[in-house]
Amino acid sequence: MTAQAPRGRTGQGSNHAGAPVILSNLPGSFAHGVLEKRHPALIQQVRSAYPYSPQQRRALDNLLEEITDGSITPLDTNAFDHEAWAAWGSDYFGRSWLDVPFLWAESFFYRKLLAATSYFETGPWQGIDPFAPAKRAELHSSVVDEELRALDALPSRSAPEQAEMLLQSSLWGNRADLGFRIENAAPGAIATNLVVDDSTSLWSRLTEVTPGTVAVVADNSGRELIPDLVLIDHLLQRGYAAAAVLHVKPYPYYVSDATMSDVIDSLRRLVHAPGQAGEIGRRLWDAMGTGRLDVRSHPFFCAPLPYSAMPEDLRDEFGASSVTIVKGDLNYRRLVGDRHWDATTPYEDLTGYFPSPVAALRTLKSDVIVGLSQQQLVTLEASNQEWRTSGTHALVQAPEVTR
Ligand SMILES: O=P(O)(O)OC[C@@]1(O)O[C@H](CO)[C@@H](O)[C@@H]1O
Repeated sequence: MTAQAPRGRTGQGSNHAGAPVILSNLPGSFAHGVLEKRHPALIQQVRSAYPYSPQQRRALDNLLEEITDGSITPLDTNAFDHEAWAAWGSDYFGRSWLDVPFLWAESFFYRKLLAATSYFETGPWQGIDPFAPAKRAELHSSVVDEELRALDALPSRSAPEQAEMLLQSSLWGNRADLGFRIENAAPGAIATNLVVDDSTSLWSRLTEVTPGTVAVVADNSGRELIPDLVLIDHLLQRGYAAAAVLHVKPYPYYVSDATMSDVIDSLRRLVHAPGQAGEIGRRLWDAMGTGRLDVRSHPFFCAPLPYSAMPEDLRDEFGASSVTIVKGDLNYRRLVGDRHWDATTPYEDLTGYFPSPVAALRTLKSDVIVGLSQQQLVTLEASNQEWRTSGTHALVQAPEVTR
């Protein structure tokens, strides 16, 4: 297996010029906190998740030392993607983790964590997801039992109500992010704060043309992926989509990001559930068997680059879909560019390069935000809440449909 760096070493297309790239070297900033607190805590969590060998433990300790006191070192030259990372990181090796783009530093951290746990090495640990114990515990929790049972109420609702409920649950499912919960152990009250709600535009898109292929770029597994799958079932069942493609990560990433094996685990969870959940699970299982639901995982989904730098083959795939729904915070950062944008920059201005109409469903968990009105921004800034990063606020952004 080899990996090549997509064009553009730092991947910043022309649409992404103009605002400063987010770095992590500002004490007190969200990005600084992720590198200073979240990453070391994650290493400890992974270290205690498995009976790793002395060599793996040493590698994890070395990584901890590197991210706290050292400078960035490249991957081993025998790593399958060494060349791609050598190109993406050529300006960054030897520097402090805090001084390079936040998106790059986070992505490389997760890649190095996999290297330390021998994830790609031929041998007994190959393919063992370091985050699987946490993902499994969540998937088999009683909270998920309750969420699955709640689906039994669906048939008593009208079709438009069902559509709206399922969209909302896919959106708020994004709060269930295991990396985020490392620092926010007790997520506060369920929030209802939608800072932008373009769901009408999204539904218009989905109904305006003959049903095509809807692409969903997944984010977290478990409590986010299940509502995503339920939404996909609804789109297929109700004729909003003739087919669906679910894009997942090719390997474990950002703690709970969904991989193919997480899709299978979630589907099995649905299939074995009673009531509506079981029916939905069996329909999705069949849809995979007939190709109406296709799951794909392009290497670009783990690249430290914005979507404006996507390679040609992925561009063609998205270009073939009637609508692409992009889930979560990290995907949002990559969609609009991980920069200190003026929050009133129009969403369409930054996403016009995308090869299909693209909708973002995201709870706000990092500094990036665009598409707000000036008035809204003033109100939010005056609210004294950490509205950009605490996951209490959310958005549905989609390009306006002009007839
Ligand atoms: O993409 P997701 O799962 O919604 O969120 C990912 C996240 O927890 O990780 C990043 C910081 O590590 C932030 O962008 C965000 O808070």
